[in-house]
Amino acid sequence: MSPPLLELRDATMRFGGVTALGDVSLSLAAGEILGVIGPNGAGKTTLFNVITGAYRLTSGAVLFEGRPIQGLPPHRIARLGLARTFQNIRLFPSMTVAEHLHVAQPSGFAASLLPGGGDAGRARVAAALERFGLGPCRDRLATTLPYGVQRRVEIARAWIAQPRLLLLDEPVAGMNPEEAAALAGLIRSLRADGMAVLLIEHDMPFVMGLCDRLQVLDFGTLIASGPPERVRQDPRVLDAYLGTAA
Ligand SMILES: Nc1ncnc2c1ncn2[C@@H]1O[C@H](COP(=O)(O)OP(=O)(O)OP(=O)(O)O)[C@@H](O)[C@H]1O
Repeated sequence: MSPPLLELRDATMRFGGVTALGDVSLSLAAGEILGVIGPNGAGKTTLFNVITGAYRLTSGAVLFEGRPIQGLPPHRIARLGLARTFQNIRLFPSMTVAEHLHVAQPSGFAASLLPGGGDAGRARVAAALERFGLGPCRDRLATTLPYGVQRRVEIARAWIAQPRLLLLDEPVAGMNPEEAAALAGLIRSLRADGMAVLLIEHDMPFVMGLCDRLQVLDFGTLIASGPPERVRQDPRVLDAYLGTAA
């Protein structure tokens, strides 16, 4: 049997006296949408940072397709087939939407922007613009666009690297309900292509409607996991949220 696409085994991340993640174990299969939820400070972003190599685990293991990746630098992990977006949008003020997509391709800037080269790259940029509804703003400076569109640019930029696992940190933050519904449809289409998605999100209707499974973190510990309908009724989850919702 093939190993899970992503697996964490007893992953622990400490910052001085703070245990941001304590013995977290989880796995994700190819083509699955897994949501990570939890109150502020629960360890969600830390989880992304240990998976992508921004942080080095204090103990435990992260495996991608069965291969340990903890300790590898972020660019090597990315090359294995992981791409992410960030909670705070990170776009370049001097670059257009299309330029963000050109430079994010595995083959790099030169392949698709230089005259006479990179037809395949240019086709992929065109496909990304079409798929993510960015065609009309392809030549606009990305940071001048509405917030919800900037989020889509970020996701398209991650997608164009053709990852097998896409990590999305609060993808619908700042989006209105229509934009969020459209993004949910897009993410489902990525799953249909076989791409796995791991997402952090505070928007409960979005998460509940989209994810195949949820993992709930509270104070760095997994307190529940399973299908959304089951997790939403779990007394520990209700406690964690009601305790911080005031
Ligand atoms: N680089 C760091 N140095 C020290 N402490 C950190 C660092 N990164 C995270 N922490 C701590 O780890 C804990 C988990 O933080 P994290 O940002 O992962 O939570 P989160 O669930 O993503 O929160 P939010 O929903 O507010 O984004 C917090 O107590 C935070 O202060």
